[in-house]
Amino acid sequence: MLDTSEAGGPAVRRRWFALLLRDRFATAAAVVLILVALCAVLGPLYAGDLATRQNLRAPGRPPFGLDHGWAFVLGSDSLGRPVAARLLAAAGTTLAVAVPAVLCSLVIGSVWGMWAGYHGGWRESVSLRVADVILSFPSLLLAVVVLYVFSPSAASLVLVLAVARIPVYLRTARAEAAELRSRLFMDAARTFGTGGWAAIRRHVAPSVLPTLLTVAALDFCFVMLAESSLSFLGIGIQPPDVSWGLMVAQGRQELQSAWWIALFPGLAIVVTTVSATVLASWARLTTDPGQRWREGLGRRSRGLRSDRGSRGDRGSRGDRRSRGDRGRSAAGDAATEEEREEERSVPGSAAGSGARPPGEGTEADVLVVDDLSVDVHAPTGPVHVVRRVSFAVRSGETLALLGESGCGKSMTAHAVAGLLDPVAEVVGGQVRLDGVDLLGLGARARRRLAGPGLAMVFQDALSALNPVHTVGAQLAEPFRIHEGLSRRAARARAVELMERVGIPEARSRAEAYPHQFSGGMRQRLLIATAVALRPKVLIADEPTTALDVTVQAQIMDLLGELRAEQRTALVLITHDLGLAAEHADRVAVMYAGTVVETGPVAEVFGRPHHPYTRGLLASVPAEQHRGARLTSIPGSPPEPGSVPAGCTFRTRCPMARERCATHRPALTGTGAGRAAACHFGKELADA
Ligand SMILES: Nc1ncnc2c1ncn2[C@@H]1O[C@H](COP(=O)(O)OP(=O)(O)OP(=O)(O)O)[C@@H](O)[C@H]1O
Repeated sequence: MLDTSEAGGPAVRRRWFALLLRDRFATAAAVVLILVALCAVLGPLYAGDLATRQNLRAPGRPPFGLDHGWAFVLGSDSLGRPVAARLLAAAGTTLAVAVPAVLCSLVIGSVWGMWAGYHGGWRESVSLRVADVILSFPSLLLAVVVLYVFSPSAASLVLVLAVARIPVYLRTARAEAAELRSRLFMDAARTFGTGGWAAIRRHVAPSVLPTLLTVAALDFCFVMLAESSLSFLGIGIQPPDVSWGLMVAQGRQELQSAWWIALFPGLAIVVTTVSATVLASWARLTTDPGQRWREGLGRRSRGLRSDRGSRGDRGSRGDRRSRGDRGRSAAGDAATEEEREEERSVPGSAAGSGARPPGEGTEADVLVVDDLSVDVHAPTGPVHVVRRVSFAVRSGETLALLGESGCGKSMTAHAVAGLLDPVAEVVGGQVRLDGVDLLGLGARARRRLAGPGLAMVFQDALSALNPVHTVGAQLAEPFRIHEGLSRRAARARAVELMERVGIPEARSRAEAYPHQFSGGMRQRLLIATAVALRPKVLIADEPTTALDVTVQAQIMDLLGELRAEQRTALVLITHDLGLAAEHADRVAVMYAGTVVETGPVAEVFGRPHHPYTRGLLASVPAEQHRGARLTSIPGSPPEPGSVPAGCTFRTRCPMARERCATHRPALTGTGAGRAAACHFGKELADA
């Protein structure tokens, strides 16, 4: 599939043509298919009634004799009709059945399958059952029944064959779309409001269609053979019309005495099918973004390649990975020292650029999470992974959600952003964005709010960017969806955005693919997509974990600058206390799915009111620990399914008493703007 950015225009067609000429097999296949198409159109005119004229005085004339004119060069059949003339006449009939049948089943099956796979749930189940029902009938038997009921004609043949093949495309498209549904770049697109058909068209179709094209090429052969069987049974193409399949079927009976009658139409079917398959494989390989980089297809890739040629071929590294692998591999894998150097010199990213606002805004809270609870539906029953979590954040403020791995930070963020897995469900609480309860909104209203309302930056930027689209096309998507800009105008905004987040040579690099960027650059691109619509709230889920310290600082500074510029409320999810200390205004410390302490970062870190926060701080290497042994919290957080009764932290707590085993402490105020969920919170506050 051509990327939308490059579709159309004589220049693109010329590039495709040049690429085709480079591949000998693909060129030969294209020539064969063009010849077949010409035969199909001109053959019947040229052959005239030669194809049907019987000559019973000269039946079964052998091939390769030129004494009786060109029409008999491939011999004649048992009724004396010239095989060459019949082949030409049959090309039109064969393609008139096979091409529409394959196209109809391809279009209907693919669209249906992508829709079912993308949405999942009942749509997927019902679609699969329908496909099962169609597949459970042997397709030829189904065709025989239908064609006996309706009068046999080319049109009814097309209809029957198309219906019989729809499930093949439906199942293939569904499987691929269902796999894509869970990919991070789909979540990323949902966060700025891409949903329904737009998501299918932009994100699912480009990945799924190359596979479907290959299936279609193979199906071409099946359809031609099915047509021949039906014609042989007398319910397909009706004499005096003739198709290649019908010629094979008729010649089969005389294979011993007159082999040429079946052989030449058989060869025509094989050569046409093989050519279609070769061309489909070529198209598939050529449209793979990694392959396109190597081949130099794309407006700017040639320029990019020459710019970067001296640095070693990063493009070929991308080629070695499959499309899926590129989507899943770790974000930081591509950064070379040179790229990092490039990032260090990015304008506006110097450490300590002073962009962080004081976080003491007078505005009301823009995001309020109130008593939010999330369950995961396990085979053994619901498991509470987030329990009654509450926090709020104001415009221009940064709130850090802290805690060990598995304590529910990401689950909370996904619930807030409406990106929970199907196995998880919000079972209580509210999420209010500017007073609007997000959880009560329908899918359409929620999509309208996504992007300008609440956006998200993910940890793994490579997975969160779609590997089959150029970054320019991806950055343009929010503008096209929410502001209805034309492709050109949206592209211009995308380039501006890339410049804003410090991507050098933004105009040319907008035509590159995600795998052609370093980890730090990809994270910048992801941030650019998230802030494109100036969201009121930005959730950054461990945005720097996979990056080295220098790039980490640049990314945090960039987030700080954008937050200050756009007055965005930032929810920073991290387990890095240093990062929170440096960049957050307030913190909410989570343990076993619930908030155990919250307050201004300096106060909480200076004098924690919960033993868990204390334990976390004591386990971080710091100046005051020099020469002393670092302490760590004994044990590990409980699994969500086996949280102890009473205080969830008591099994690891040095202060645990009897009461902790029986009473679960609520989050209660322990000072100005502070709260802790500990029976001894006040004690710790006053100590
Ligand atoms: N799709 C899922 N199915 C079942 N359980 C899940 C799923 N996703 C998360 N969990 C469970 O929910 C709990 C909270 O997970 P979550 O990812 O929110 O933790 P986290 O604090 O963000 O951890 P990390 O810092 O490692 O990302 C964990 O116990 C995890 O095993």
